[in-house]
Amino acid sequence: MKKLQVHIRDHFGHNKERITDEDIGKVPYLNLVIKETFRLHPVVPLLLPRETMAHIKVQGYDIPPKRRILINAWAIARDPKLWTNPEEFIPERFIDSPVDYRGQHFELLPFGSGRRMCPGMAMGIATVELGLLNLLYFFDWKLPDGMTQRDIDVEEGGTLTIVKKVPLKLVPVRVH
Ligand code: HEM
Repeated sequence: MKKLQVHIRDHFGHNKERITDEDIGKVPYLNLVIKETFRLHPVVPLLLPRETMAHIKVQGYDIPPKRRILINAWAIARDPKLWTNPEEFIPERFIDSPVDYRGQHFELLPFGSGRRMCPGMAMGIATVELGLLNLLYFFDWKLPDGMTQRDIDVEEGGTLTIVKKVPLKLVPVRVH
């Protein structure tokens, strides 16, 4: 988080009064962090179910018509055959990498792919970016008194969509 804050504050200087939608897309490192977060923590890990309309063969497997298919985007995004050190959070892995989340690279599918992929992708990305830019530019963040980094519970829960099981509590410290 500190590294991202340095990138954001270096880019915008220290006297900016407001961050608006016009500032979206201006901090390349933020885009890398968002991509890596979507890789490790996709919001819809199994995408939306599909159903076969006809008999198909996928990698030698026969799938009859009218069978429900789930795509495990979560597992694909952590597959060691596709990713180096897949369990580690390394935003820099996307530097000079063509892999993007727009449904063309099947190793990274946080918005799905094909005809039923997320129609709200642009709005979703803009909302995440604008929120993070504001939270990280204007505030430093510390843990509540008596809590250490080890006390942060990162377990996830949910069914179709995934959320943090235990909400993260942080104390904002205004810096600008
Ligand atoms: C970061 C934010 C978001 C993420 C990660 C996300 C992710 C997804 C995913 C993975 C799917 C399933 C795609 C598939 O199975 O191929 C989906 C579907 C969908 N999303 Fe999003 N979404 C986000 C924001 C939004 C927003 C802001 C809207 C609307 C304003 C939206 C509307 C929809 C709708 C309507 C579908 C169903 C599309 C269909 O069944 O044809 N999403 N989303």
